[in-house]
Amino acid sequence: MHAIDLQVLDARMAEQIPAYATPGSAGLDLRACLDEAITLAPGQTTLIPTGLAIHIADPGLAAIILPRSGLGHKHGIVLGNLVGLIDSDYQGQLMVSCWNRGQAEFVIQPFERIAQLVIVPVVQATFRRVDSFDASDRGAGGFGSTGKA
Ligand SMILES: O=c1ccn([C@H]2C[C@H](O)[C@@H](COP(=O)(O)OP(=O)(O)OP(=O)(O)O)O2)c(=O)[nH]1
Ligand SMILES: [Mg+2]
Repeated sequence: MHAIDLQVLDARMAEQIPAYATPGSAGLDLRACLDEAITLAPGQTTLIPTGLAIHIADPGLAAIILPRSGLGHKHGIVLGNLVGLIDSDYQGQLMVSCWNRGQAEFVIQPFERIAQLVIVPVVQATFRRVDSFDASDRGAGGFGSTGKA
C-alpha cells in the first residue's frame, strides 16, 4: 500500500477521507464538497470541488478519475472530460467534471459520492527518432484490419 500526501482543504471533509470500500477495491470514492445541492439539467456539465488535494509526488504513479458505474449507467452522470488524469506533481484541489448525459435532471447532494479515484502506474518515455521500424506482425494495420469478429 502506497502512502500519498493529502490535504483537507475544506474541514468538512476531514471525516470523509477517501478509503477503499473493500479489501479488493481499486477505486476510492470522491465526494462532492458542496454547500447546497446542485441540479444538473440534461446535457449540463459542472465542475465540482472535492475539498481535497493530493500530491502523488512519484512520477511513476498517477491517478485517474472515473465515473461510478451506478451513477453513469442508471442516471447518466459521467465525467465531462470522460476520464480525469491527475499528474503526480499536481497539488491543487481534486475537481470532478460532472456531466449529465441523461434525459432527466439529476440532483447532486452535498457530500454525495460522485466519482472514483484510481491510482495507477505510469511509465515515462522519451522518443528516439528513427527512419523505419523493425518489422512486426501487425505492421501498420489497424481499425478492424484483423477482421470483424
Ligand atoms: O478531472 C480532473 C482532471 C484534471 N485535474 C487536475 C489534475 C491534473 O494534474 C490537472 C491538469 O489536468 P490535465 O493535464 O488533464 O488538463 P489540461 O487541460 O491539459 O491542463 P494543464 O494545462 O494544466 O495541464 O488538473 C482534476 O483535478 N480533475
Ligand atoms: Mg495537461
